[in-house]
Amino acid sequence: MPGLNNWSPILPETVWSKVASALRQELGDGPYNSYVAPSALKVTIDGDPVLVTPTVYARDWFQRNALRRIHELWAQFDPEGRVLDLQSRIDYDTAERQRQAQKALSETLDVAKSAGRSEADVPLSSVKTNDPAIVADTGVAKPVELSGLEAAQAQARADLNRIAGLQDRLTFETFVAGRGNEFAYTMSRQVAGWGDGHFNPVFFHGPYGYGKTHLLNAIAWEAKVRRPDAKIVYLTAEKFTNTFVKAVMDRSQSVFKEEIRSADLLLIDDVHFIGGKTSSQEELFHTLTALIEKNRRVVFTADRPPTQLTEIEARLRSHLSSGLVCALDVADQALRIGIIERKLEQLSRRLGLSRMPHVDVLQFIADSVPGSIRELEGAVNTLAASAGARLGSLTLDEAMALLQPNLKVSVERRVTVDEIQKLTADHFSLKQADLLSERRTRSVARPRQVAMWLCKQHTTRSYPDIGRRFGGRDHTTVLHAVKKIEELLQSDEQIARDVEALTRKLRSN
Ligand SMILES: Nc1ncnc2c1ncn2[C@@H]1O[C@H](COP(=O)(O)OP(=O)(O)OP(=O)(O)O)[C@@H](O)[C@H]1O
Repeated sequence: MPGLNNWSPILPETVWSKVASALRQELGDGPYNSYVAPSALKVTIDGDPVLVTPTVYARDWFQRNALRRIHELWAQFDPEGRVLDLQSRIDYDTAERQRQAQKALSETLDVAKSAGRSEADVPLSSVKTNDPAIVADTGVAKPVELSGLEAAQAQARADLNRIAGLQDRLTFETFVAGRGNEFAYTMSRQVAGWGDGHFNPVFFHGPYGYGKTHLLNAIAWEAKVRRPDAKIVYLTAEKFTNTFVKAVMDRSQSVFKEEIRSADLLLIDDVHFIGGKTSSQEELFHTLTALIEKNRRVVFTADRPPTQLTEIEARLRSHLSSGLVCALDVADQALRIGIIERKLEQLSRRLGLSRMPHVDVLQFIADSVPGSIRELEGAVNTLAASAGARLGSLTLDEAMALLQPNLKVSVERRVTVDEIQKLTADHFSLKQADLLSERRTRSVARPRQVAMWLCKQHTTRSYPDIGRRFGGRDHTTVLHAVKKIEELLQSDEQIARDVEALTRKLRSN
């Protein structure tokens, strides 16, 4: 009989892989590829297993179609008797960040306690600056009543907000990470956690409206919660320049220098603004070298990488690039939908609604609102303001009608992939399931290619997205299909007639 020493727990991941392969058998490849494969098993910081779905829609699908069976299989394969939770990625990320923040704060409070201070003595903030608009200084201990994480966070936020003009809502909890900003997000968390200062300064760059200011604010909030006694300075490059120029005129440069150079963490937003301003650049250069020498953390944002900031003097440019340069890219479709989902969840909660708008509405906003996340947020706010309590039950047509006047491009009736598949299958006397199946005979493969081509023409879906909706196929298959049909349209009269007939039906629907 094995002794206790030989006992090793079965990992939740191992249990999940057994559950997943049983599900594949039971559900078949279509639902498995659409819902099970894109979901992931995660283990929370507290050790609890959670099945995380990429979207709220997928979570709802599990709840309706497979959750009971998953729980049965899980109980069968997990001798540890753990309970599997189900969450959408957004919910999971938010909850996990809160758990991590809570843990970090309790560690901070433990350190304070073991140093002989009570929770109520942990200093949160006090100001000693000549320009309170720019500096958050926590040098002098100011006892506050602290009744746990929320009180500490609220107090820290109130202090920083009053002093430094940070925005309350721009935190890690409200930031949605995904392709395009994942690395910037991870680095921001690392800076905010006062982790290894190997990369210093950190320089984030990217197009307007894709979350640079949001990340900088989030770093300030979290860094403050984790080290309440640290001096955090947050300012825009414009503020830096204006305050510096004013200090020169008032002959108070020494105060300005002292305030900025005594920061533990300096965050400067939109540093490109300093281009062409020689004396401010000189001052920033000396500030940066002084802080780096003392191993203080510095973070910048700009609309371009340092090498392209040609209006900034070469010496400063080179120092800006000397740590870590990290790009924020435009958001892909999945991230846009994630952000819309998060925003709608917040608004629905605020409006006291019990349900979210249908996934088609989310998809429509993501597809039809051009521009950055700022524009996307504007559209979601407009929709919520116009729909009010009806927000959760809006149909696609109602959402279109409400948003249409604000969209730059007029919104045509939206054709869906599902609709194209049904029409095409019908036209070729097939079933929709045939188009999603593995069958490769010409009589099925050609109509499938036609349907893929129609999707590319009449929807805004990407190649990978279309592939996923055709039984989880790869984007190269869709690419090939689109090329093939384009060739055949020139050479095969029958295909040309089929495509024309289908296009007419789609338009008249
Ligand atoms: N990943 C994200 N998750 C949630 N909200 C986001 C995300 N990215 C951007 N936003 C929101 O979009 C809006 C614009 O973002 P932000 O101001 O941070 O952009 P920026 O890159 O600093 O642009 P600019 O250079 O114009 O100031 C903000 O309201 C922000 O909260």
